[in-house]
Amino acid sequence: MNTTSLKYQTGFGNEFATEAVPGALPEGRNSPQRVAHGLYAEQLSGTAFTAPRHVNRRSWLYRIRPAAMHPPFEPLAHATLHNRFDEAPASPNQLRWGPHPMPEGEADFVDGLFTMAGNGGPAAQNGIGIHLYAANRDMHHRFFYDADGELMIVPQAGRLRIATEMGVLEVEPQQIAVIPRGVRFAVTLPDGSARGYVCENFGAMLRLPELGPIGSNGLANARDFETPVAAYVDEEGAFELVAKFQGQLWRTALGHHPLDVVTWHGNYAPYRYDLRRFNTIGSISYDHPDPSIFTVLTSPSDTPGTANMDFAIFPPRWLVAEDTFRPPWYHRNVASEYMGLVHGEYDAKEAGDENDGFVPGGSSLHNCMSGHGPDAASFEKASAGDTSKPQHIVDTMAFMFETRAVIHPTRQALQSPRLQSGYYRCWQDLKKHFKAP
Ligand SMILES: O=C(O)Cc1cc(O)ccc1O
Ligand SMILES: [Fe+2]
Repeated sequence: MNTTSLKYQTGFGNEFATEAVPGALPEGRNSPQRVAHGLYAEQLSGTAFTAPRHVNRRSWLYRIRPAAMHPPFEPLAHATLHNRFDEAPASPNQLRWGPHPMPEGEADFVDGLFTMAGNGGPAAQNGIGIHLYAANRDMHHRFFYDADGELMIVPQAGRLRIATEMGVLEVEPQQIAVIPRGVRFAVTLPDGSARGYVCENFGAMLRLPELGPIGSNGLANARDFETPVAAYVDEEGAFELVAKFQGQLWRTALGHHPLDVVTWHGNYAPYRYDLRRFNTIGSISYDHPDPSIFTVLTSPSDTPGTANMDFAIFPPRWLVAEDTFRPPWYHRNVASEYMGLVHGEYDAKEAGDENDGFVPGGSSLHNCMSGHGPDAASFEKASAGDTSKPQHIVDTMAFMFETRAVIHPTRQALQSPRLQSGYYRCWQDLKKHFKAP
């Protein structure tokens, strides 16, 4: 597999077609009696066969051996990755954590997953799992797939090279990768170590939000999404395949390399997106719009307009609204908000330090109806600023996983030494400004 210069196809949910061997892709049919070069045809569906056409996703893979060829899976223990979101009562408290540490021993991408919070689950096919990863070892002869949900990977430090059945993609901090449910992959670390966030989406596949009156362009533009071209490995040897299935890990051994897809076509495939390409839209008159204006991707629920999960970002941008309190307003939200910081500082919170601040690699959780907003220092600064002048917010990339259901922190997240027990204090110095007339 030549991965020195990776090639991508552009577009979101396109009918892609790609061949690592020219002429290998069947023409005019999916399942000819004999596929060229002795390949096996295999369909991988990501939506129900009968899902409406505009949301129907599936791909056809032409591979050296079908995915069915493996001995039985056996349970594989994992100390910190799970989908048990009922371990501890979810509290109405505002929660914040310092950055996740790099592993103490050796850990690859799968070993280094640590579940922070979540809701719903794979059985119900709704909700999300929120995990952190920290890795310092390549996945060597080891592959992973998640039958429970698609994986949105948000790197915070270090690049990831993700070799998948459908080709190889590379992401760095400020980019994201999405690996569809079921797609097998291995992660290697070009920088030797890496850390970041993972949203495991049990619900409907992520899609671009509707644009409504914004029109036909803006926010994340479809052409900026990149899907790898076909790449395969034809190798026999000892390989391990790890599956995540109904919240548990399972392992099996393979005598062949599982990334053996020579050519594929279809609209169910991994992709990456550079968050710096986001076309940020905001107020050019007054007031701070709802953060839905920052939605990159959304997983809809069965209720129109009420997402299972929205992925929103807070990228560099100009603030120009006049006579306006420009940072996020104080609010209580029916939805629940898990935030992370990829880079820089977030404009509603003083940076502080890892014990008492919102810093890159850290997380915060403001659940349904829990009051939050700018800390006291940010409030005083923004209330005093000159709003006749534009303000350039630079060097920042925060994000939010916003869900309709309450986000339950796991026991290990609540017991973590990174939990900042004094977080609530950031609002305690808000002064009483009211003067009775
Ligand atoms: O809580 C937060 O910082 C996220 C957020 C940002 C914003 O601009 C408006 C609402 C909101 O929840
Ligand atoms: Fe919020």
